[in-house]
Amino acid sequence: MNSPLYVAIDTPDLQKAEALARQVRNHVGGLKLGLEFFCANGHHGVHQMAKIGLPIFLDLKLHDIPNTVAKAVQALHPLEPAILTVHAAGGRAMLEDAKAAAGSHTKVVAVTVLTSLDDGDLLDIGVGGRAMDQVSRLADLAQSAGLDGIVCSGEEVGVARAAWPNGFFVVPGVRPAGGAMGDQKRAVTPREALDRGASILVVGRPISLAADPDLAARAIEATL
Ligand SMILES: O=c1ccn([C@@H]2O[C@H](COP(=O)(O)O)[C@@H](O)[C@H]2O)c(=O)[nH]1
Repeated sequence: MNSPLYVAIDTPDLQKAEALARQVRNHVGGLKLGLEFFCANGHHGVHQMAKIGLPIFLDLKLHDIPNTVAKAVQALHPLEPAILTVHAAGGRAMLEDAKAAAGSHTKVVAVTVLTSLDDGDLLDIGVGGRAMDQVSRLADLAQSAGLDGIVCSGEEVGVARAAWPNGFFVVPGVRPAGGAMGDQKRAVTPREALDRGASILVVGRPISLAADPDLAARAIEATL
């Protein structure tokens, strides 16, 4: 069975990215490439990482008017990502157009509430209520817009999974017990996230900053 553990390769340095991916390749199920990698290395970088042989999760969190997002998704076709993110806050038309523009091999998932935000941060941007309520609202929107799933924290994934049994749930910001939170505010352990209904887990710094990234990935995998 493929591992649900995806490693976040958060570096603009292609050689470092390749080295990290090769170190952990036997203990992760996929490679998540985000904005800092893509802005620095573009399509060439993604093609290079794809040669390692693991599914590519392109975490670009697209968020713009529907026409612009649809054109951006089309421009990504040659990369054939297994998973691509857009922001649910872009609205129904943007979500529908993003899904329609994606190739059939690509799961389009909507970021609901970033795991670096808590209820107070949401209030600052004009969203009253709890992160849980906002995730549920945006998960409903993503489902009805025809997306494949959502990105949310491990705190909400159980409720979201119950409302969308066939959805694909990406849970980032997970931390091994006692692990440093960094900028993450809504984190659970990898095991808890899976038990609550995560489809895949995204782990970055607990692996990439470890003295031995492969050992760190193996230790997390052993808890799953
Ligand atoms: O809500 C979100 C959406 C995406 N991410 C991304 O996941 C990784 C997490 O990295 P860590 O080092 O394990 O904190 C990172 O690439 C984020 O861009 C997220 O954290 N939260």
